[in-house]
Amino acid sequence: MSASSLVLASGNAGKLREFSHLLAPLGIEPMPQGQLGVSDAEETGLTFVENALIKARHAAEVTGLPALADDSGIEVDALGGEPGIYSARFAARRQQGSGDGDNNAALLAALEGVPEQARTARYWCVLVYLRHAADPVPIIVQASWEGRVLDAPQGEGGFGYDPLFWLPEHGMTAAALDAETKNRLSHRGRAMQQLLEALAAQSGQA
Ligand SMILES: O=P(O)(O)OP(=O)(O)OP(=O)(O)OC[C@H]1O[C@@H](n2cnc3c(O)ncnc32)[C@H](O)[C@@H]1O
Ligand SMILES: [Mg+2]
Repeated sequence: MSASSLVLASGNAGKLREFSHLLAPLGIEPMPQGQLGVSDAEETGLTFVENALIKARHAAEVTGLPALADDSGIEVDALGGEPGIYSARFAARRQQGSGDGDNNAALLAALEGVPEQARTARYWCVLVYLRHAADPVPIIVQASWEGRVLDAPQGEGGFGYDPLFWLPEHGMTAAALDAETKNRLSHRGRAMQQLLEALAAQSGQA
């Protein structure tokens, strides 16, 4: 991954903030796709992997640059794994609005009456790195982060479902963690660690 030329295939401001912190120590300043005129790709896949590949390939195609994409979401056991790959579209698919606030409200409504012990959930993050749009050997890594869905939002940090994502061993939500701690523990932070190791191993082979 070179310091100057990497397009980040995401339009999510929360993800972009986390990626810029995760990559800063390496001297990499990824360019958000929006700044390069790349529109959001249509996420037609049925898995995080497929959607991350679609997003990375689209950004690489439009810009001609290496691309990094993240497809992520929350899997809630009491909902049979939903919203999963549809996490960003959870409220919209139920005609309950759009955006983080509406998604959180829709998740709370879907879990109404479900007791604390049964509200187990995990975040998933799949990262795809493509050297170019036709790269036949994408680097694909994934990580998860276990928690529980709280019954009311708590905390001001993070983004998305973080105000509802309770971490029993920390006694707070992901939105109450400081940014550095979230990056160290999170699905995204640990997937990024794996990606960097894979890239280092690859450059050792070259
Ligand atoms: O596709 P891009 O442009 O990257 O942006 P997006 O927000 O649509 O991203 P996804 O399609 O990957 O959907 C991810 C969903 O899961 C949520 N999510 C993912 N990681 C999260 C995290 O670390 N904290 C809170 N919510 C998260 C996020 O809010 C979205 O609703
Ligand atoms: Mg998306």
